Amino acid sequence: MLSVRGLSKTFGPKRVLDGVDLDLATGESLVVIGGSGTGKSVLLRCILGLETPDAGEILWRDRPLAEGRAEFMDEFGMLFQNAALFDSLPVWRNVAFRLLRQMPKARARDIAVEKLARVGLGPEVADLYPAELSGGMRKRAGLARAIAADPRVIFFDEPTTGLDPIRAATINELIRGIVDETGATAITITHDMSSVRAIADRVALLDRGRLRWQGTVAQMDTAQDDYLRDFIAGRARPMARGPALDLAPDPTLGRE
Ligand SMILES: Nc1ncnc2c1ncn2[C@@H]1O[C@H](COP(=O)(O)OP(=O)(O)OP(=O)(O)O)[C@@H](O)[C@H]1O
Repeated sequence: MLSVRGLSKTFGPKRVLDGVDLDLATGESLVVIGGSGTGKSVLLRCILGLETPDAGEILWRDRPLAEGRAEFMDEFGMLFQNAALFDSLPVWRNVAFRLLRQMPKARARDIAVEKLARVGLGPEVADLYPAELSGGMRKRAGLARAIAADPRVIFFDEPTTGLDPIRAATINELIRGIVDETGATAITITHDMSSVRAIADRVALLDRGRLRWQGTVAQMDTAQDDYLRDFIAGRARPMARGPALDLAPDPTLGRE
């Protein structure tokens, strides 16, 4: 359904994506993992058309995505990192944002309330403003917005960032439930291994702009790849260079 072929992207002297190939079947849930700065967001932005790749192509239903972008945009939903709700709009208008262009207000509101219920938020939340919600509720509202127009492909950008482990588990379960129920194709980018285990049919590890490893969660647990094993276990990599107290280590350090 969605294929990425030889995708490369450079910013100045920095090659961020270096020939990435990915294939997603209809209804499949792919989780892309990788350390900070390995190109996960740039990959997502290229698929969404927010960055122009230097080389390679993205195919949507076997056609170049660039040719069918309008159709693609009608069929995609996205949960943004930090939910990205409009502060000046009540929750229901955030959820119904796209629907309001397609149908009467009362119908759009009904669908928004229905989608809020699907993510565990009662009708009383519909008229609140985002500032009145907790972080977990904002995430849920963002999820309701992502599924409001019944998308066929959904992107989840760091869905559990900023949530405690219990709320993160709830969001992961909601995502998996929604993907199963709707049969939507899903791409999630995350560092959170609990999301990987809850959401993924298949896992892809990006490393320095390349797809280093991909497989199922079961294959991931027995894979021999050193970097993948350290990533799963949350083990520090030896620092090959750089300051001893670098709190944001260069992801390229310490790898063969
Ligand atoms: N518009 C841009 N201009 C210049 N450099 C950029 C731009 N966007 C991304 N980069 C660089 O590309 C690299 C990859 O960034 P990206 O945001 O994709 O990383 P990531 O894997 O999503 O990291 P994180 O997990 O921390 O969000 C980084 O070094 C970043 O500084």
